Amino acid sequence: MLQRGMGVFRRCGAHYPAHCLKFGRLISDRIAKAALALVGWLGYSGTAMTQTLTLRRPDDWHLHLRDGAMLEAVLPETARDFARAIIMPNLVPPVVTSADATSYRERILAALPEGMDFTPLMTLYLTEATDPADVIAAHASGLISAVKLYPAGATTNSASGVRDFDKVRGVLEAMAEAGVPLCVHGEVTRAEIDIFDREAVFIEEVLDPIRRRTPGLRVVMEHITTADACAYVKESDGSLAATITTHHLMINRNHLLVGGIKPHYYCLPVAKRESHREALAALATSGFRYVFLGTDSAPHTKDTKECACGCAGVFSASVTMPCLAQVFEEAGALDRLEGFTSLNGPAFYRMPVNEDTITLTKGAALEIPAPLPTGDGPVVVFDPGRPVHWHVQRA
Ligand SMILES: NC(=O)N[C@@H](CC(=O)O)C(=O)O
Ligand SMILES: [Zn+2]
Ligand SMILES: [Zn+2]
Repeated sequence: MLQRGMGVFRRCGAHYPAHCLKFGRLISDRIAKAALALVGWLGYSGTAMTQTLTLRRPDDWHLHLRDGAMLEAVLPETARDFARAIIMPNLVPPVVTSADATSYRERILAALPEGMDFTPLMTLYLTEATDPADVIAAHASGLISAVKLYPAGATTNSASGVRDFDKVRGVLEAMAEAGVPLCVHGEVTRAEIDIFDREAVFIEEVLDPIRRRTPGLRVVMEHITTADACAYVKESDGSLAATITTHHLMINRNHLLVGGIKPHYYCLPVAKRESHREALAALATSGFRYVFLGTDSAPHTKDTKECACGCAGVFSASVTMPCLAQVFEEAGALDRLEGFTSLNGPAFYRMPVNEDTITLTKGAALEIPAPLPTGDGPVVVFDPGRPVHWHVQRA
């Protein structure tokens, strides 16, 4: 077992190949160590070469679990790999008060299959009528971990969101003082703003002014999709972070639109051009500590995606860890995957890291699971459309 950074890289066999050890003795200690670290990536199991990667168990800092039959079906897909997740409050009706969050949390825990270990981190949906005292008390008691800001009309189930940002000023000031993180769906909704520009315009017109006006407010820019957002978060003084989804690291708008429209790649914010995807991948794999995984895994039934006015949302929970290992491997940054999935998020949310681990194994191409059956209808699982060679090792 070799340690590298906080990650643990394991090989399968009991011994390193003899020629590598001999080589190691011939050169300086430091080079020998580096050589062995490299060998650690490649273990031998019989004649078949396998590569394994053990990480602290990851968390998902942006997840939609829905409710009822859908919740029951999708929850195990996340709980299998992830220890905790920030649970989005955009139910119909939304999770607005601490009483709503308490009962939603109970429904999630009741839906968790026995033997699965998973902690839902609850959020409140910010409205123009949100009571600051309720938010602060809910955070102080540990019931909620963040408050979610949806500009009204920006995305799925956002009709109760904020229209007039001045009306939430008092809540944001109270949150800044108490250190309650604000998760933001960062898109303007004005009809004249092109959908591909909505995130960049939001940063300039809404987010930056709010942050300047509310010093100390801790903000997570959710599911960023542009080089503009990458550049903005890179300036973080510690009060700003960003999440990136699995799918935005793997697809661009050509994947969505060229050769026929692919409804299962449609989400909001919509995927942008390739140069933006490259900026996201560069940031995610860079080791930058204010960026972490938020899958935005958002289940919609197949029929509500494959229709004349399809819903926005990509369901990626079942395949996220293999997909991310593929992306990080291609970037030569497997040693930074753990920071992105398991360390940076807890650091920003001021929570302990998970003590248990998961192991990923490299092998044959991953078979994308068949649509997940739910009581509401099947949900299609994200398929990046290219081979993913990683698998989560199941006990
Ligand atoms: N991302 C999406 O396209 N959809 C999300 C809402 C959201 O996170 O914006 C959903 O709830 O379906
Ligand atoms: Zn969103
Ligand atoms: Zn979302």
